[in-house]
Amino acid sequence: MSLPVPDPRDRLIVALDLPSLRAAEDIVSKLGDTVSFYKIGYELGFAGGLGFARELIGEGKKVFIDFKLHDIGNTVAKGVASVAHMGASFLTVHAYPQTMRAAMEGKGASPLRILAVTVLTSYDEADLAEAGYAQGVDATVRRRVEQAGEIGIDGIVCAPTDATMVREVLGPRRAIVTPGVRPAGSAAGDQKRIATPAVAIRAGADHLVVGRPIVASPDPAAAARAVQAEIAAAL
Ligand SMILES: O=c1ccn([C@@H]2O[C@H](COP(=O)(O)O)[C@@H](O)[C@H]2O)c(=O)[nH]1
Repeated sequence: MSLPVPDPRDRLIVALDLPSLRAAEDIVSKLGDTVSFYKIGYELGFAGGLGFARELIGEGKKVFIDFKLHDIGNTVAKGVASVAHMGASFLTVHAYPQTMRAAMEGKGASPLRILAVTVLTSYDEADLAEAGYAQGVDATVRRRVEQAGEIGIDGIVCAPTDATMVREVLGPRRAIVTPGVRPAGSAAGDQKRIATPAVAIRAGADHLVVGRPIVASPDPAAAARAVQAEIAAAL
């Protein structure tokens, strides 16, 4: 059985990495019906963004809570249960076996999908070595995806440059979500393992997370439509 094909508009997830509710409301209003799926991470989340997430869900938008949970199992399971009650669609945890098991237990029968973050897209080989990992990026991602698959995780967050390998290891039934997406000509910023929207989709990504190239654009709706058009052409 394969993963249900996402609605084309749901393939683009806009990262609301913004400092205030006012800034987030402004971008969401500029994006209007163009964007159906938003990601809320540390910056907005710690500036009142969880209430805003509930509002977005109430207005029919999908919400991805990107807090990359990692703690003792009991704390992870109870935190995940709270996010499940909010009605969020996706939640990230780090891809450590104990954490992934606790998250899958905590979501219970809710439709919340737990995504395991493999190796952050801002990390290259040197960053991983500096953090004390003996294996390189490819081997670490592969091992984490194998373990996530054994645990029955709902999906994986990985770099678009890892997506082909992740799809091979994970099979067709679980979601692949890729940040580190950069339309041609846009600044990489702190991202190190990046690809264009077309490359990410052709590599097997189901959803692309795009933040700064859209929210820092002078015309966020036009930037979002351009990414959506590139996704549609690559499918
Ligand atoms: O490996 C990861 C996991 C999460 N992210 C998040 O995605 C967005 C990317 O934003 P850009 O502005 O498009 O770079 C951001 O919220 C990260 O926290 C990631 O980049 N890499």
